Amino acid sequence: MNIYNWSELSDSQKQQALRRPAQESSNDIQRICKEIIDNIREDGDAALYRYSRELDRFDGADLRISEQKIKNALESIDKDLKAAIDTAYDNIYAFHKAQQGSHIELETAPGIICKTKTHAIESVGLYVPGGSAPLVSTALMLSIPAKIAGCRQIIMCSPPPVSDAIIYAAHKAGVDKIFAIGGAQAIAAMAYGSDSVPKVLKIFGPGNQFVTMAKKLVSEDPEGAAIDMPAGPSEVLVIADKNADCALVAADLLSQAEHGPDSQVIFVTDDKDMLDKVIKDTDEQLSALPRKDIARKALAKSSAILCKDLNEAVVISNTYAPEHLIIQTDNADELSDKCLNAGSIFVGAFTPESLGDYASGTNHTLPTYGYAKTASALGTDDYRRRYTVSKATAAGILNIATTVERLAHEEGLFAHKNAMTLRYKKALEK
Ligand SMILES: NC(=O)c1ccc[n+]([C@@H]2O[C@H](COP(=O)([O-])OP(=O)(O)OC[C@H]3O[C@@H](n4cnc5c(N)ncnc54)[C@H](O)[C@@H]3O)[C@@H](O)[C@H]2O)c1
Ligand SMILES: N[C@H](CO)Cc1c[nH]c[nH+]1
Ligand SMILES: [Zn+2]
Repeated sequence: MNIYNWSELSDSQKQQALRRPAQESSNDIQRICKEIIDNIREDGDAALYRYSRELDRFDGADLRISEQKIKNALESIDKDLKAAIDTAYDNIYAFHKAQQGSHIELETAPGIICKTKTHAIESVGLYVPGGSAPLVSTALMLSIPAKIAGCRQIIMCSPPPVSDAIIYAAHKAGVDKIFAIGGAQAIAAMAYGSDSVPKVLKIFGPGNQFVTMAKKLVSEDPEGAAIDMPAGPSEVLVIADKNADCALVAADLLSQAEHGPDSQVIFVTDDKDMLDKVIKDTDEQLSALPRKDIARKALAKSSAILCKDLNEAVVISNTYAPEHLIIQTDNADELSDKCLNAGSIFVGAFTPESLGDYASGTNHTLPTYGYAKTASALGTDDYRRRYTVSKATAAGILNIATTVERLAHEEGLFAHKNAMTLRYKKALEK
């Protein structure tokens, strides 16, 4: 990890200390993804099979997971794993079911009634990462709220081979079709459709830089698809004070560093001893990890920052806007109220990020790259569209006509004004 003393850094050094690794190569990634998307649009399934063989060593005959394969997966899934998926499912379901959109109906002025309503987005495409780890938990995180929201068609893509666990989770949550397709080609297929993959209206799910860039590109095209958010390589920022348990802090940092070489972890503390101990523990724990090579690459682009006090730690966190924030300080609850720009916050020594990654019930699909300043954690409402309904009575028109007429006059929009004046005359006759 790169070690910094915050008060000794210039503004540009501070920016550099918080810079994401993924930002370095975004031009190359964009060029590669654009080419993949263009080829899928042009050649459909033929290009899909080609990319799947080249990039993901796909060697099957059908990109769609067959009914028989689903049946086999349901029969052969390990019992303990099935029980763990079932428990995680229940908690995620409960938390997302409780997120019922709030509807209002309000008479803003006598005779003028305004309502909000929502409906489920008709067709959605879910991307479950699987390049270096098959994320069965992501299959749950994406499909459970889709089903609760009432989406009519739910399809899922994940790089081949799709594990029995992912198939079980997707089937349990009610996914209609599962495809063994990964990366930018999966996003392009769901955005534009092919002979095998149906086009969807909105694409959900995290992924590596290729997936995230492809989502961005298809969302910028009116013929493409909407997306949930830019949910790229995992990030965590941990704030710890002198009383934190350094082994827990190190474990939390490594839990996200192991996701991928482009993941990033930031450690912020106001205590020099704690900084040294956490660096030492991180090195020790790293050597025992099966994914140590991946985690080591992520740590090389990560930062450990000594700050003057916890208020400065909050400023650093709010500036970085991490996907995940873990707070291990004496006043963790109080501090968490001040940390606004984070996708998901884990408060206190007993709350590792792994809890939310898998089973507490909160969603682990979260904005990265600093988008946590404006974008939200995934929730059931993301699978719905909100719209409004208004109704006026004759009495309402008599009340409001002059307001609308005057404003339309101000804007020089006389057809607008006339639409109101005609109704006003009609209301007077009543
Ligand atoms: N932000 C979130 O909410 C969140 C949640 C879960 C996981 N994640 C992140 O998702 C990511 C998963 O990444 P992953 O790589 O394991 O799986 P992935 O499924 O996202 O990506 C794998 C795909 O990338 C494509 N690819 C790989 N190298 C390529 C190349 N050189 N050219 C073109 N395409 C290429 C391949 O088609 C492959 O199928 C991790 O970075 C993890 O941190 C984020
Ligand atoms: N930490 C990831 C979100 O960035 C989610 C995840 C899935 N499995 C383990 N972790
Ligand atoms: Zn994780």
